[in-house]
Amino acid sequence: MINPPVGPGGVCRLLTCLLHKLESNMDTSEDSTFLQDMLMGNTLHLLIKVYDRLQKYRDQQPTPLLESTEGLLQDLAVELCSEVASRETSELLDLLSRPHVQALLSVHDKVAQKDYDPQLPPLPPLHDHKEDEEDSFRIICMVKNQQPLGATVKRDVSTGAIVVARIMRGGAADLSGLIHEGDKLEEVNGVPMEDRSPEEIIPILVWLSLCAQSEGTVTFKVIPGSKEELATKNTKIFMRALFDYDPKADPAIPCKDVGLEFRRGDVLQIVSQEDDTWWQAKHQGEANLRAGLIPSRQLQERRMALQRPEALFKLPSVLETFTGPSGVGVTELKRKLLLSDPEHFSVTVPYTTREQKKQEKDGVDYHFISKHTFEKDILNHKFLEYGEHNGNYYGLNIDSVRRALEERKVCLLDVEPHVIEALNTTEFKPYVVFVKPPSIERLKLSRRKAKVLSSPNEQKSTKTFTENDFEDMITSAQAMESKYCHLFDKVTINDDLAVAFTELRDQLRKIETESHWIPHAWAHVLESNSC
Ligand SMILES: Nc1ncnc2c1ncn2[C@@H]1O[C@H](COP(=O)(O)OP(=O)(O)OP(=O)(O)O)[C@@H](O)[C@H]1O
Repeated sequence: MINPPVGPGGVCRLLTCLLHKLESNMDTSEDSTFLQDMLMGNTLHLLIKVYDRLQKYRDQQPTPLLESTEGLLQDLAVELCSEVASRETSELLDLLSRPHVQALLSVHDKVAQKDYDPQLPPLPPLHDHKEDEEDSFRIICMVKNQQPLGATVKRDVSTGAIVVARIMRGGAADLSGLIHEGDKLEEVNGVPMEDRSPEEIIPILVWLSLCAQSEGTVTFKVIPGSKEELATKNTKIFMRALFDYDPKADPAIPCKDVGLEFRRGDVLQIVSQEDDTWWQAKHQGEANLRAGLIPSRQLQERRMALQRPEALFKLPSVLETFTGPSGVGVTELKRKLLLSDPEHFSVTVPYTTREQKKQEKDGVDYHFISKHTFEKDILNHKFLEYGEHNGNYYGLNIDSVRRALEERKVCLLDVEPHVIEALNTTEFKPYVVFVKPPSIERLKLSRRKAKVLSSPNEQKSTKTFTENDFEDMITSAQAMESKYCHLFDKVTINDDLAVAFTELRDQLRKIETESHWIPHAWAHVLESNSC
């Protein structure tokens, strides 16, 4: 038996004491972790703090000067509006209308009126139903708490009834445990749902989700559905978004208010894949328990497939001659990184069949190999990239990537996007940075003095960038991004060189020191390597 500690902070101490006493009776460490998480959670402790504070004032019995601030606010607003408009009055009016101030005043009123418990309306009369039918329906009264209800409804085509189509995980309806998918909605706040025409369903849907955002209660009369209730699984599937999604701009989503907005690169926890078309997800690490609707993988793939002809139509020549935004500054950024820490970074040594010059060292400037060996390696798919210049081959051999990695340094590789696919394996686990040009105006400014090769065949002659070069660079970057963006871990805009370099260096440091998201398949290899 635990005697409840009294005085300020009593509940907190009671919880710690409880946890301590229960620990000895716990069978598994899982139980212990669960209790620990629950009792030591931030939300619970904040609530307890509020409770303690309220207890303190209850003991002191202070009398509120005002029980309701509503009237005071209205009088003040009228008075301020009648004043000659000044910066201060409009600022004060703006402050008073802000949601946080409104919420604070609402809490003041609740405390002043000691209005802590929700007032539930009386249950509706049951006169429409016969005795033996009484068990077949359920009256559910929910107190609204500024949260959307977290449910979508649809019209059953065969019966015409309005049924609950989907319950959002962690939403008000889900947490109540009282409303389930498949339940037939007979009435909402006394308004019968029966015999509604399809045109009337949409406003009901909107009303259902909106009404739960105001305060008060909402009463549902439901006939439990025959569909078996699926156990709410707290699945731990994480996915990184490869596209931006705005539910408000999606005409197909069943209810825009329950959609989850996300940006490319966000990590989402998928909490339900039960529906083929609409999954439920949350942003990773988000404290909010409520999930939102996102298009399922199948739906998104179907959408992408439908979009593809349009993309091909827009960029036909670019897709054929895909070479990358030449001149964007990849070599320059790579050079700066290497110089910043040569002990930490390394680059690969290219292979060639040309003659070795006097001052050159084999394995340092190039790997000099015979034409026969080079061609044999081409056939053995050893070259990630290769080309011919003045009758000699030059190329990036996969063995030179392996050698660079054996040095236990971070290998900086500059490749065409299609090569990333070949490198995207558990062996190499690349971190892919896409260097993107800024706007044409910024290019004109920042590259005023920059020099590029006049043509790939004239190694020595250089020229300044032309407007056409900038346009090609931007078009090419757009084509690369639309085709390969799913392979990029980071997109760096190379506007100011020093800024781009610092951003990149900091990001590379971060991925080496902090944990970050990697494809599922790589995780297995890392786990088995660390066993
Ligand atoms: N942010 C920048 N501001 C000004 N000049 C830049 C910037 N980034 C790169 N440059 C200059 O632009 C020129 C081209 O850069 P760089 O050779 O690095 O491009 P690249 O992407 O490697 O091109 P390629 O793939 O054709 O070799 C160089 O003269 C470089 O110094």
